[in-house]
Amino acid sequence: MLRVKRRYGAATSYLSKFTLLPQYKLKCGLEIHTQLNTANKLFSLSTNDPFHSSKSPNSLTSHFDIALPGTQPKLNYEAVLLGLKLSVALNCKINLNSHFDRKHYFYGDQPLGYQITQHFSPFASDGQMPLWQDIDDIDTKSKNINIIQLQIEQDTGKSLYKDVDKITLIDLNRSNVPLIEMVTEPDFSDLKEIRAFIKKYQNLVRHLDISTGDLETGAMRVDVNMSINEFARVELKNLPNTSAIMNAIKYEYQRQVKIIKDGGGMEHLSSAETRGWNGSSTVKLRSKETTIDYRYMPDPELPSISLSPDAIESIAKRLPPIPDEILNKLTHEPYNLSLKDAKILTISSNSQVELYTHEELRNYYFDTFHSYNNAVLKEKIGKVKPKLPINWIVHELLGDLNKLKIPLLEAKKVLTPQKLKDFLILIHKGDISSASGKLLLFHILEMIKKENFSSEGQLNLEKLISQYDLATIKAIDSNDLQKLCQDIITQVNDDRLISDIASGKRRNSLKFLIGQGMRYSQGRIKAQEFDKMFKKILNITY
Ligand SMILES: Nc1ncnc2c1ncn2[C@@H]1O[C@H](COP(=O)(O)OP(=O)(O)OP(=O)(O)O)[C@@H](O)[C@H]1O
Ligand SMILES: [Mg+2]
Ligand SMILES: [Mg+2]
Repeated sequence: MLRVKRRYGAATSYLSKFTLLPQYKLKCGLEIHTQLNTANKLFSLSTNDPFHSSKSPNSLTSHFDIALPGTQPKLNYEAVLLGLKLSVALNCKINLNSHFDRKHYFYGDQPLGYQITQHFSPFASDGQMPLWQDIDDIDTKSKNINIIQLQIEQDTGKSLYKDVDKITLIDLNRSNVPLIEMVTEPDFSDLKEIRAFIKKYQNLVRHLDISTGDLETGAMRVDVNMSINEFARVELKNLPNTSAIMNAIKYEYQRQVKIIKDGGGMEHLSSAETRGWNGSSTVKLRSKETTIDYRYMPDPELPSISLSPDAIESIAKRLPPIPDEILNKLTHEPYNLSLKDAKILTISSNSQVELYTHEELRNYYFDTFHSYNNAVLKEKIGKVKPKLPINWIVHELLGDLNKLKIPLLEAKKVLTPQKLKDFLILIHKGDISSASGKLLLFHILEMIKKENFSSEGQLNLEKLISQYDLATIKAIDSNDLQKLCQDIITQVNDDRLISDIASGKRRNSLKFLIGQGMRYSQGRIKAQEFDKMFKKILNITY
């Protein structure tokens, strides 16, 4: 165990110093397989739930999935619909007459003896995915990645190797689960572009709700094809997560550069090969000479997929705006969000978000923002503070929901955008301090969790503020404030510090005293009041 760890550590520290060398040009193309979240499998009526297998292997299988002789495939049109959504979002040309082909090979988890895929006439082709410097963090202003094609195909089953017993177990729950294989042109020349594309594609399939897009579970699988200076391409497979993908590319680049530098390019890099990743280096799986002849042939049992242009148009019309458009909207007038906050409302880093969808969160933000803006203008209470809604939603509310495990839609029944607007107006006017606001918001959510509040009408902000004595003290008695400040000075118990503050030697430490005041009054007395009072007591003239 220790040895494996050490080797891995050495490899990763070596990789972290990675740079691309200008005389060794990287060229890279991606093939990404994505499992579609249809209710049923691609060519049978079995339930499509490939992660069910941990509970009971081979329980989600029909006669066709296990390839009983005489069974025939029947296309599930839901997979076609999801494929269409993705193709339209990627700006592809959609093939009005695509069909299925058989790709023959023998493997235990492929009981038909062939995979049904689209080889000769794929579903969609010629798409694009633009990457932008500001949104996607690439080094050039923009970069367009061309998509060669999208094809619909079946997934295989899963093999479980039991070394000790020298047996292989087969689970066919995944067999015949619908996949989309998306193939890009070899347009990538930089690692940042590859990382950005994978993230963006993953987010797109989640956004369109066609797949969980998770790499860790295998719902999305990325194969990387790469070559240097026009030598043959090497295909990297079995890369389980983003760091494996990036590390495998770095390792493979350095391996190929060394071969070329040593003059071995013609000998070792003249024919394509497929390599895997063992956690610290790429390892050869097979070379082109040993590539199987797949004997592709059109599947005689499946009719072609015939689509009418109207169907495509109506899907295009119903497609939600793509994430780039949403980010653009959020970072411009009137919202003017930072890209970071806009991404929080748009992009899921993980599909396991159970408490809210990004669309729900965004709509909640939009409604609150407009409601707050209108109220400020209508009540004529100064200038709108445009960051107030986002700060409270993203930095406070989301944290509280996570802590208390309350779904946004539950919280929203009580804390409607209008109620949150009322709350923001109290903060806006200084009726409650931000510290009190935090306590109040958490308390409200706790009550929602305990089901003490179940509708908007039961939540009375004013009542809670007076019940818990949270209101900002606007007209504080000057004697009380003076006494509080004196007490703070006594408690600090550092004559030197106090005289340095008074003389101006340590001006910044005045803030420390004010901070103590804010703490004692829990933010209910404003900082300016303390500032004035300490200056008066200590005869400060600066
Ligand atoms: N010279 C090259 N350098 C790097 N990548 C390349 C080069 N030429 C082609 N590619 C990439 O290789 C990939 C080829 O994928 P494609 O699905 O067409 O074929 P395949 O890998 O032979 O088939 P399979 O689907 O069985 O793996 C594409 O992503 C393409 O961009
Ligand atoms: Mg391919
Ligand atoms: Mg390939």
